[in-house]
Amino acid sequence: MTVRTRFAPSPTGFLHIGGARTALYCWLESRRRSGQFILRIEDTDRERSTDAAVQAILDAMHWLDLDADEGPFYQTRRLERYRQVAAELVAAGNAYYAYESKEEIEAMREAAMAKGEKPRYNGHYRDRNEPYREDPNRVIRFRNPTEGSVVFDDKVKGRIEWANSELDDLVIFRSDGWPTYNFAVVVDDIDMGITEVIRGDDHVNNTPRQINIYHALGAAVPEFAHLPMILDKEGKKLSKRTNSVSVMEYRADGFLPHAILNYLVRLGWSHGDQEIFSREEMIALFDIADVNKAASRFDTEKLAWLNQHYLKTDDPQSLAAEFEWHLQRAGIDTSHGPAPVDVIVALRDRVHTLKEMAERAKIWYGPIVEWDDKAVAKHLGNDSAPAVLDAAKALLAEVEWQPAPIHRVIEQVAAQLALGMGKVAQPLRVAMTGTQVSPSIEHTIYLAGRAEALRRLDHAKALAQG
Ligand SMILES: Nc1ncnc2c1ncn2[C@@H]1O[C@H](COP(=O)(O)OP(=O)(O)OP(=O)(O)O)[C@@H](O)[C@H]1O
Repeated sequence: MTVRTRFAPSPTGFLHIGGARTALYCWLESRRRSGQFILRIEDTDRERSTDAAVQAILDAMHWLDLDADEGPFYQTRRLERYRQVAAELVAAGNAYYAYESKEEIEAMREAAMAKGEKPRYNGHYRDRNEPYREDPNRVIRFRNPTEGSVVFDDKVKGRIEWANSELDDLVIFRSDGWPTYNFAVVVDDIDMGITEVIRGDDHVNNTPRQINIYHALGAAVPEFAHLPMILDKEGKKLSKRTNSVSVMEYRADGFLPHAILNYLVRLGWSHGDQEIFSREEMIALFDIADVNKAASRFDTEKLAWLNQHYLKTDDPQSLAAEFEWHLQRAGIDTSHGPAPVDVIVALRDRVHTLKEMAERAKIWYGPIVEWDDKAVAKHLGNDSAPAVLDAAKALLAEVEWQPAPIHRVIEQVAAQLALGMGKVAQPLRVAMTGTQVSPSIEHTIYLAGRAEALRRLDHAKALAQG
């Protein structure tokens, strides 16, 4: 049987790290087993769902490259189907119309609480076989079995058993004409042929109710895997409503999508003590059955470490498109100046994020706007600086414009003037950047381009004599 998993976010906000890990695990499980991955947007909460949130989720999934084989499907477009299945359940005696007002439901809740019991529906309409009628209070309730229990083997949590006596008759269609979460999910998972339901364990209490609906519909029950939650530093569940940031904010902060995926795969799963996983390795090695039972805490330091690892080791060309996105965001016009890939080569050992890289790249795409006065005084205001600038200019005017030959020019200048490398590199660095910190001097010069490098040397000479 082909394995089919689904990720089913509700578009009530952005995709956060917790949701993204669930999406990744669903995706990995389907990929490893040569199955299919389906994306479903659970947008029946009409008050909280927005088109902007749908778009934010799609953008994040696309950026993370968690490609779906089918979907996105939208629950709001399936209303007719839910109505039809609910009608079938009513016709078969597995669901019924109930007409209590809000006040009556509230009174039921209060009465139960007063007796120290769990608030639950008292079953008033369960056996009345009330026909359909126009009524603002009309709901459809599922006729949950009262005897026995629901048992399932969760792939992460192990065996779970719930007594049916604990479950009341849940509303499957609300008075506003929309299906409830637990009902729509089951109809969708059946219609979409989902074989593995992988979701956060915030849903585990829903599963026994859902299994009873599968049985009532005569459908095969899928496998379940409920993933422990990702918590924030204080130990609270990451949630888009309170304490999380969107995956796309990590993008804006300069993180790479595969660094995030690598971080997420390890947050709750391991393979020996391996930390670095390529996409292919993740697919080959991941198994939902090996996911930890305990919740995990989100830790940005480790994410930053992974990000830097990938910045340092990836083919720079493969990072260029993402880096250009950051250059644009930083307001940098790349129509003049170095090829972004060359900037990556020069800076990748020195930064943790692409955002930082874009900030530091500014000096090669426009004039130097800030001069570090102390650096100017120290490195351009000394006796040897004018000669260094002159000698460098003469040789740089002719040299093949590549970092290695430029490096040889600097050595030559040092030899000619009998100066140490520092005495040569520092004035050149200040000339090129206005500061005394920059990547290797040959890259710093190379990235300026010959014409601009020579212009900057002239300008520095004027400052040196100034
Ligand atoms: N902190 C979390 N850790 C792990 N998984 C999570 C976390 N939060 C949500 N999920 C899972 O991500 C999937 C999508 O979640 P969904 O879009 O319904 O919103 P949500 O993030 O749970 O909502 P909210 O943030 O409003 O609590 C679900 O399977 C859910 O269980």
